[in-house]
Amino acid sequence: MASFAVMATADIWSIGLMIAVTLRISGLPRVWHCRKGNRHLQELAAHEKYAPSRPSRRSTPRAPPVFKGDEFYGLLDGGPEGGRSVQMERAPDAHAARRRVLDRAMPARDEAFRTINGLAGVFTDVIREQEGSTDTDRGKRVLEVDINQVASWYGFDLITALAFGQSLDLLRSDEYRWLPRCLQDASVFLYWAGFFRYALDLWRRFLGSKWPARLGMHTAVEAQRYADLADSQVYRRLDRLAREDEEKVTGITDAAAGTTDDSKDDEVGTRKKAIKRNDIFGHLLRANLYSRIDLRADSSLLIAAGSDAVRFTITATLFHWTTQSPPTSLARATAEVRTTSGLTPSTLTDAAVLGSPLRYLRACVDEAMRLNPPKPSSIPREVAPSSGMVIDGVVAPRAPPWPDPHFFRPERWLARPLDTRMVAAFCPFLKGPRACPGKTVAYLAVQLALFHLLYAFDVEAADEEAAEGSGGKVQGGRNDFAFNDWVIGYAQGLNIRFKPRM
Ligand code: HEM
Repeated sequence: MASFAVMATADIWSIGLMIAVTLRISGLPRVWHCRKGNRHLQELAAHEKYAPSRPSRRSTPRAPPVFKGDEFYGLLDGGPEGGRSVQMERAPDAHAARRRVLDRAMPARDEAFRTINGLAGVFTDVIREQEGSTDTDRGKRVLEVDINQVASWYGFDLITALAFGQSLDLLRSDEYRWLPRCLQDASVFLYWAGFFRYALDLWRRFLGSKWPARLGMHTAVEAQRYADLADSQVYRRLDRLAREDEEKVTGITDAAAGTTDDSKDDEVGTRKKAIKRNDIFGHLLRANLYSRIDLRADSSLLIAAGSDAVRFTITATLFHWTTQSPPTSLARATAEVRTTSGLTPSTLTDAAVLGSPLRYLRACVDEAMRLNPPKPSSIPREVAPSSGMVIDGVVAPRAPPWPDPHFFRPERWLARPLDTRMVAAFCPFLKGPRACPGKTVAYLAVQLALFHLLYAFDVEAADEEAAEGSGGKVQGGRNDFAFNDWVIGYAQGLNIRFKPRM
């Protein structure tokens, strides 16, 4: 009897061991967490569990078996025909060659400013038009808005205006309002399926077939739908190309400018003119350097890269402003926007937005991105021993190079001299040759949206739930912005109260 018990225990133990080894080798737990969108939290937990006491490489989570810049992204960018976007070019030379073309196609700073400033005005108008209640104390209108939603419309409008010269106009019309959710679902598919490294080709063929619909695999169906949208944008742009060459202007819908009749309103007329700019695909198509399927892959990349990270950063900044207690950062940013900068929506310029007049606003945006990187999916990593570690000849300290790392403190970015280690450790846009080419556009987009919002409205958290509910968690004075990671961060609705000032 005793020997039976020993044998049974040994069997259970060895089965457990086999399961553990299989899970470790297959990487299935990682895929599971990717599907759930909490892989970043698992890594943080592993970091907190192992790093302080065990300075060993063995104690670190296994590095993901995927080089993200390669075929991984093909599941989203490549489409069924297997196009290659710029970020899929693995060879440094091939990547650098495409980056040179893309960097030249990016809008000049002042052009980007004019387009985005027009859309930031529409963003504010759309919030102003929401149905609201009346504040019984002060008699002001109160508009309670899911900022995630409106900011995502803004994000898609601005990237499609810049990339194709014609915004999809989600702010004004509901025709394409399915797109943010579609991209989110497609990103879920990319993120978990992409970690089956050896099945990527198979997945791609699967996406090119009717099987996702037959099997009812919603995220894969949405990945197909997103690829179709990215294709259609390139074809629409091509259709307009010849006409535009004759007219020497790029097209723009009236609705994207905020009206169908610009004679009504001079300000809107100016906006409309401002949105008529040269666009990224106009440039890429004229350069005629790549195959259509590669251009379609770049279309998919640009729409995804340029929209949701902007939405996420606007939302994260508003979350920290409205949940900080007391809301000193919001008060200081509001004062800068309305008075100390000396700026108004009509005197704004690109230099002012990106320069010292709005330095506190910029510090808030950087602080929100430091705490909540919009593209958090980490590259392979190791946890440093307590003494730090040397990477490529540079000493990386184990402790974060700033005090109170978990707290929202925009002031840390204004201290002079600025701690160079802090600047070095801050890289929401990545660093090096694969760093984000849209960084300037991104800062313009986020800061302009926030400027217009603070100028037009008094802003506050909608209710306790904004802090404690799906939007995030407040713990001991420390505000955690809760989000899922599916390549880009996705937070669930965050309601903000806007009270129009005029
Ligand atoms: C707050 C906003 C943004 C953040 C935080 C951000 C961050 C990043 C990061 C971290 C990467 C590298 C991703 C990786 O290799 O896995 C990246 C790549 C990229 N981003 Fe952004 N981005 C933002 C906005 C934009 C905008 C507005 C555009 C377009 C106008 C854009 C275009 C791109 C492109 C094309 C790449 C691929 C570059 C390459 O592989 O060479 N991004 N971005």
